[in-house]
Amino acid sequence: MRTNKCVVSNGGECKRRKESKKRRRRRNHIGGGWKSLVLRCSTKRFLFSSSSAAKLPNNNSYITKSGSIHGDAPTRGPLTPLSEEDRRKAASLDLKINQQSTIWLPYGGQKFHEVFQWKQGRYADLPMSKISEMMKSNSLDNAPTRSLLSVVNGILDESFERKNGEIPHRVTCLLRKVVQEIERRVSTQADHLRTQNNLFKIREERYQSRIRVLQVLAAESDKQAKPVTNHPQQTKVRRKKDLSRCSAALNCFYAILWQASLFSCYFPYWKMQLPKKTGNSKVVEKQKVENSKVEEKREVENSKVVEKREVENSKVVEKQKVENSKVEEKREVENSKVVEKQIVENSKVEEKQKVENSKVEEKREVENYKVVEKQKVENSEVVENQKVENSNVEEKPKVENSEVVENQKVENSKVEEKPKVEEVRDDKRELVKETDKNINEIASLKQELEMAKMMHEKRCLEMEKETEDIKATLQSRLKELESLLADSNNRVKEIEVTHESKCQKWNKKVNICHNYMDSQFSTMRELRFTSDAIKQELLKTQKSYFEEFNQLEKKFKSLLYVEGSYREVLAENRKLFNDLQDLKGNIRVFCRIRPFLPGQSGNKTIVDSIGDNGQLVISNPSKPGKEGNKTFKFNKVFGPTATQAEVFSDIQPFIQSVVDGYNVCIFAYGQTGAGKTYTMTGPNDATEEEWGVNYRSLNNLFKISQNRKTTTEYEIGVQMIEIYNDQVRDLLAAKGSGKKYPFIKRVILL
Ligand SMILES: Nc1ncnc2c1ncn2[C@@H]1O[C@H](COP(=O)(O)OP(=O)(O)OP(=O)(O)O)[C@@H](O)[C@H]1O
Repeated sequence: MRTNKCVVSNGGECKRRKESKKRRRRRNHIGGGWKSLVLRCSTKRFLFSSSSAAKLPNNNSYITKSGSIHGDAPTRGPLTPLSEEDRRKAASLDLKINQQSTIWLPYGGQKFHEVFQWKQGRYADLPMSKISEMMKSNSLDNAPTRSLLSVVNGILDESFERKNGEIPHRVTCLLRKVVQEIERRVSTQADHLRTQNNLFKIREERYQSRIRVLQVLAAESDKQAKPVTNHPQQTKVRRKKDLSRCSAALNCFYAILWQASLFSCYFPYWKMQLPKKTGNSKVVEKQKVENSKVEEKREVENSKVVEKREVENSKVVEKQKVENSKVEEKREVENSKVVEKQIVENSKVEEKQKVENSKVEEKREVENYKVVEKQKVENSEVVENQKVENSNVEEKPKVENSEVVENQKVENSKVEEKPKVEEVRDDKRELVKETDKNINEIASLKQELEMAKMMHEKRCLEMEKETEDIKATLQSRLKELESLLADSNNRVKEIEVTHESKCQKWNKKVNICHNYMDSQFSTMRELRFTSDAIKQELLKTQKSYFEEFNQLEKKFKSLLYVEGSYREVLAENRKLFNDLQDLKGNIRVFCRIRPFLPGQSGNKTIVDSIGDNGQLVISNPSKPGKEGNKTFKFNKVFGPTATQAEVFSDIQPFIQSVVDGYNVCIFAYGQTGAGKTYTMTGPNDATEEEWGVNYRSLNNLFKISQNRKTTTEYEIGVQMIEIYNDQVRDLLAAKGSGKKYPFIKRVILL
């Protein structure tokens, strides 16, 4: 019988292809496909494994989902139960499926991505099981696109290579399925690309707006960073203001960075959105739709968050501006107040100083006046004293009386003037004290003034230093911000460039895909035409197959009837045969004459004649008379030239009787070297022709039991015993007990 199993390998391809072509022709034109399958079923060729194959009862053929029957054995993967649909399909084809027999589907637990792995050999030579497995929706969903494209290319290359362009139907189906899957994937990819493009544009616009805001903020901060006054409070306020602006700018920048991070996060997410390989295409599409919804939702949320942030940022900026303007106004008011206060204080100090100075001057004048007065008084006293003394000297005698009078007068005047001088002296002392006090106060005031001046100068220097530091930090901040702005600008440009290049690439890819799809569609159309033609042919073949099947059913029924009658005849025959054996006699004795052995050729034989009726005449010339000639009667006598087959031909009927239930014993008897072993077993290293009775009997037993296998089951055993010197021994027994009779019954089943 012909084996239909295709082994995919490089060697012997042409031969196989020719064979497959022949097979196809036979199947298509003669309707021999079913015949050959039937033959395969009968010869136990096993099934082609298929995605859904039902095992037929009493043979090992399988029905696929499409209804065709295959005869190759499943080679790998666990089997899964057949669905109700498959059973119905099989039933519609009038094929009986045994409900109790196990029905399985192959490849239940195989990894799907392995199905589309790179293969060697041709697609036309692929078994149906492999193709149907590839056509499974799960396998197609899970297969990488590259594998699908390689499958399509492989099939098309093969079809081009073939001169007549003939492609098997199953390969056409596979191609159609694979192309449909590719088409679906390309369309989903195109949709994704479109949505991604739109998202890119939206994000880019947002990003641009953020940059504009950042630039405006940076410009404002630049303006604010201009030289400040030396006033400590003003610098403090300005510093605060600058810092708040910087923080606002930074906040805004962080917001943009956050946006940028969202943008950068978007790429992996987008990558994740590429079609996933899940179990079911519907589930995949559903998931895609859900993913796109989630993405859109996220987009909306993101845009909302961004807008909210924008609003918040703008609010913060405005608030900051308002606060800054308020602070500025406040600061100006405070400055004016401080200036006024200082002016007032200065004027006060000046007035105070003027008052003090005038006081000091007055005091000094008073003191001077007092000193001058004192000197005058002293001088007048001295002059008067001198005058008095002179007058006294001149007018001493004269005016001794008058002296007394005058002395009295002077004394009186002195007494009168004394309290006045004392008063002046007291005033003088007070004035001196006051001047001293004033001088001390002036000195302390001067010192305080100098100290205040010193402090003021020191403070001014410190403030200048602080302002310079703040200026430096602000400038560094500004530079940082500028560098960040430049970086962000560069990044934006880079992103723009990459985005453009990606867009171009995707557009190219989309164009390529469209072109490829167009070419595939044209080939698909051709393939559809051919597949339609093949379908028509298949329908014709199916019709003829049904007709043939009906005829075969009729023939089969008639054969069943014939078989029944044949069995009856056979039983009768057997009965007659065994009756004949009985009539021939239950015990039969055959005589076999051994030929001379090598080296005995010179000896003379005593066999005189061998009769056809089993008569053997022996003549011994050494014995006289009747003693010299003796006649023996046997059932049959085999001469020295008789072969082993001839001897067994007379024993064979007993073997058939054994199978029919009769007990038979065959044994050889004779003197040593007579040829018992030769007859029963055969010589050492015997060929099939030299086999003895034992071998031939067993062989015959097996053949008969095999022929009757369908009706009767036989159990064949063997026991070997030896009778030697009146002792029966079991030749198959091991050394020790049980070897001699009565031994334990030992039968070896064959
Ligand atoms: N029909 C025959 N044709 C050719 N050679 C034979 C034939 N019969 C016996 N011989 C040969 O004769 C020799 C003796 O035969 P065999 O051993 O069978 O005798 P035997 O009766 O079994 O002897 P024993 O009783 O001693 O075992 C063997 O060499 C065997 O090959």
